[in-house]
Amino acid sequence: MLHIYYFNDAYKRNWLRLKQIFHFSGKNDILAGNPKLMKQLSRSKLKVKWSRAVQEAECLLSIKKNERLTAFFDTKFISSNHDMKSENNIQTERSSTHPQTSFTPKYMNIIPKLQPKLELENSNYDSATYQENLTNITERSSTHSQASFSPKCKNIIPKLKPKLELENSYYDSATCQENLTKISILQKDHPRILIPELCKLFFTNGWVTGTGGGISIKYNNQIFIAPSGVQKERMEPDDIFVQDMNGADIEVPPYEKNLSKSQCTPIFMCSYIERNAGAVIHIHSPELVKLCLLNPENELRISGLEMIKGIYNEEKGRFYDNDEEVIIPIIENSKYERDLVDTFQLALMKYPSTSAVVVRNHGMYVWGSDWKSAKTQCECYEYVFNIMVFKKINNL
Ligand SMILES: CSC[C@@H](O)[C@@H](O)C(=O)COP(=O)(O)O
Ligand SMILES: [Zn+2]
Repeated sequence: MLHIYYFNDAYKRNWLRLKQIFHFSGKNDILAGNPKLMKQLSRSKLKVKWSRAVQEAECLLSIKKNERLTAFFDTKFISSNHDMKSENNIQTERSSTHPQTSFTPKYMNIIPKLQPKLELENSNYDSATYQENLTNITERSSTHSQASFSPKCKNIIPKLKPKLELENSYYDSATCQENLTKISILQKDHPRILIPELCKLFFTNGWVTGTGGGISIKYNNQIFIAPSGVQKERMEPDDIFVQDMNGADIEVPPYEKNLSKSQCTPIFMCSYIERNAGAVIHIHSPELVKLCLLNPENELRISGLEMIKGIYNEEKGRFYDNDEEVIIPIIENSKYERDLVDTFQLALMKYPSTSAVVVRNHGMYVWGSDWKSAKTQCECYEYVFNIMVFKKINNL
């Protein structure tokens, strides 16, 4: 089925349905059935777009439906190395404080990349479908502005394609809604669902307030990373960046969301590479900052607490016993997150048992074999830090 739409404003938000052609059999047939069409497409840019769309439709007509879907998803959504957006145009809340220079060579390739421009020219949604999807996509999206939300589920659906059996047209709003429902039911452990959910939880713990902190999860050998400088408790599934282990982008958020990858990416990658982590969490725990003030040493030593049993000894490959001592390295803070990489790496070498590195007056990076392990350990660390602060201030 081919739909023909016109848009009547510069931002392409108000679509006017001109005609639906259910049996597309080539450009000439459309022109014969719509003699005024070319005249109506008066603006030359529009004509070029129309010709491109019809050309693509003719091309798609020659291949089978399933192959067509595969081809579409492979070419449209697995975006990498598209046009790069000017760094100066990226306007996250703190972008101006994150120049991307001087970096440890080993991790050079994992400096957060600027968001590639996605090709949004031939979106085939009309305003009704658009509105419907907007309402249906998630509960959270209801407060999100339309302008920054398009093109809806496009970036999520491709990843879920094998499970969701996207046999029907992806343009169809009912199908779209159905798929999104399936995402939440079948894929609740998918990083696109998990990262926003966990960040919401971490926000309530006071760990990711003021846009600080973040999380990254490895899934099917792909690295999912939260965006930078955003309200971490309000993230949406399509806000997440996906890259490979070499730092090459696999999927990025919709262009108009104007997001950039977390500045913590180099540290996340260091944990994946050096410690074979399955997930890494960065928290700005006030309790930990207090403890750093009370403890000027370059390591934290914890013993005599039951919750130690939830902390993993990476060297021994097992959890600590409650009669053992846990030693966590403290590294000094730096102006930019990426400048922590060298000292972070040294700490990993010096402390082979540790599953966390504390950054003084800043927070902590904790990793685990998967997100559950990283989260559990964060909770155990936070618990013991709280007790240690109590002990220190009461001279116990
Ligand atoms: C409150 S700003 C904190 C940031 O500079 C940084 O420390 C941080 O934790 C989050 O970085 P982000 O790029 O938002 O993922
Ligand atoms: Zn931080």
